[in-house]
Amino acid sequence: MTQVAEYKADTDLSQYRVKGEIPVPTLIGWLTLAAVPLIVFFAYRSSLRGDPTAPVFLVVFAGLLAINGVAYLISHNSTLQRRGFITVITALFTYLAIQAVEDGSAIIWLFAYPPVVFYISQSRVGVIACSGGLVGVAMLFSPIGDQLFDTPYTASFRLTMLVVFAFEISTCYVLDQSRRRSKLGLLKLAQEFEYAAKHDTLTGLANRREVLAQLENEYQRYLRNSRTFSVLLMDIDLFKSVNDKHGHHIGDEMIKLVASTLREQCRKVDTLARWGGEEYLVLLPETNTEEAVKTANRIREAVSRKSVNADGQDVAATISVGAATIRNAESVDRLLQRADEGLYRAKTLGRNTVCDFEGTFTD
Ligand SMILES: Nc1nc2c(ncn2[C@@H]2O[C@H](COP(=O)(O)OP(=O)(O)OP(=O)(O)O)[C@@H](O)[C@H]2O)c(=O)[nH]1
Repeated sequence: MTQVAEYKADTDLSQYRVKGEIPVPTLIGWLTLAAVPLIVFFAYRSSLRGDPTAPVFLVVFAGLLAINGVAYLISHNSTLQRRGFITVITALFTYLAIQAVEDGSAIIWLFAYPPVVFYISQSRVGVIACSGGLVGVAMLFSPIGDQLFDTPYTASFRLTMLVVFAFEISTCYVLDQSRRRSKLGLLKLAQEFEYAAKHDTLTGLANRREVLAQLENEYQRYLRNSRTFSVLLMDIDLFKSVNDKHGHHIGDEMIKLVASTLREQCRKVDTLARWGGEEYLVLLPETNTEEAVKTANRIREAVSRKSVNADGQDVAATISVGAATIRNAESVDRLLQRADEGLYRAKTLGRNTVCDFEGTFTD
């Protein structure tokens, strides 16, 4: 029976892709490719100015980013790639701010931090990293920062930088939340479409297309490993008269009743499907004829013990079942044909019966 994955608001959405979205590892790859030569360029500029330490630090940062990129290409570990990238750029931006690289103008690169961090990590990580960045900049601009570091930032620059940085972080947070909510909505919609494409609306059982796909999978396994499987084709007896006497609403209730009985009586590995109007197909993997007939009779008996209430009157339900087990090199079509012949036989033998196309198996 198909399980539907649940997307929750706090799920790490980066593991699910929506068409058109840039995958996080790809984005980090491109950012790394752009950042490495840029950092080397600024290292070169610093060396021209005779700065003794900045070129070394910048080349080390470029090297770490490159190593992180190569490590991902080898390991394909995207979590490690993301964490490595965030760690290196956080250290790099901290260095640019406190060392006032490029006469202090390099601190402007901090504005690249919030959109990147919010995009590539979970919302919570984005909030923590960006708030940390804001507090860090505030500390740097405070009298404590002035005691620790020799920076050229003017008072008005400090004020503007702090306000604009806080504004940018808030904007990135709001846009990121909106992006995550839309993505969640799209994923849920895709999930609903997928469910609707594979299930019958009235009963929630698999539909004909889905069970045919499962049958094909099971058939391929049979061809590869000789894993026997069986099918049960079932039909509610004299269903037309239920509709005629009690109305379609009661007929629908009976269709649902048989579906819920199938759920009660079958294993999780079985595929339960609504094959047509009041017909069902059950696919039983790794099941021989004897076990299939046993299951069919168990279902048949369980259904016969149930009834639908129509204006105070109990309307009993019975089903007829045709059973067939895959054999030799027969096709899926032939298997279904044999199950159908069994069902026809069960109907002609008086209904509420299990048959294959050769014999009757009522207990
Ligand atoms: N209520 C309801 N009726 C349906 C649905 N799908 C098909 N039917 C009805 O199911 C009936 C099937 O009747 P028949 O094929 O003649 O078979 P039967 O009366 O069950 O007779 P036997 O199969 O010979 O026992 C038809 O009257 C269809 O209109 C449905 O979704 N809901």
